[in-house]
Amino acid sequence: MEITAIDLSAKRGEEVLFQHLHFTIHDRELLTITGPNGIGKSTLLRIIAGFLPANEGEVAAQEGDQRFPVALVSHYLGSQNAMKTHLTVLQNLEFWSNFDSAQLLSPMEALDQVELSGIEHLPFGVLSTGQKRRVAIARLLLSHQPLWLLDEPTSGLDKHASAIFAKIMEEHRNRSGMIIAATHLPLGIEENRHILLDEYLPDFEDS
Ligand SMILES: Nc1ncnc2c1ncn2[C@@H]1O[C@H](COP(=O)(O)OP(=O)(O)OP(=O)(O)O)[C@@H](O)[C@H]1O
Repeated sequence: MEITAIDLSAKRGEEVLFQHLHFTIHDRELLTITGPNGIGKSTLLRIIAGFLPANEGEVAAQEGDQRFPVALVSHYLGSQNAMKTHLTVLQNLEFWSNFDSAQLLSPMEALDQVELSGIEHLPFGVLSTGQKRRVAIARLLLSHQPLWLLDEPTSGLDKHASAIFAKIMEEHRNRSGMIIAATHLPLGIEENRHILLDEYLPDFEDS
């Protein structure tokens, strides 16, 4: 499988954030996106995920001759953790596990992977910032999707948790997985491609 973006451009309101962005990634590859605050990294991830329309251009997944929306083959980990605060950790993960029929790990197995076994009966809302992020990462392991779209995935993680997550990302790549991550911090695994979003600012006459 590959993910291809052709001549992508994004607008927020009347402002063009970036334009003429092209990339392709293949199985087992990590693409990182960097750039200063507000340049459009989260916007780009949301366009790739299909949550926002591109201003111009297109992005799609491709397998052989078939092209299809990225949403069908991806997990999206946004800046928010996508968990209900009043439900327990286990109830939240069970919800997500039922949401997608293709099973990879059970909620308890996924929690074990992020070294959080034992807190499954706590309401999500009482967890520390780093624990919340680890539960959100556990969600990625409930079902296999070829592409992980990650927005600042290590935000709030300490050194040990970041190392656990690096191992989880490597295992995903070993299952032929792909990763596109917006990040200010090194992810601790080798990247294959890198987009510096500053290089795609609009030309003055186009803005
Ligand atoms: N819903 C929205 N409506 C209008 N403008 C928005 C909206 N969401 C974001 N923006 C603007 O779009 C621009 C890009 O935001 P985005 O969140 O994509 O940046 P970013 O590169 O991810 O920033 P950061 O590094 O701070 O997370 C910013 O100027 C932001 O204020």
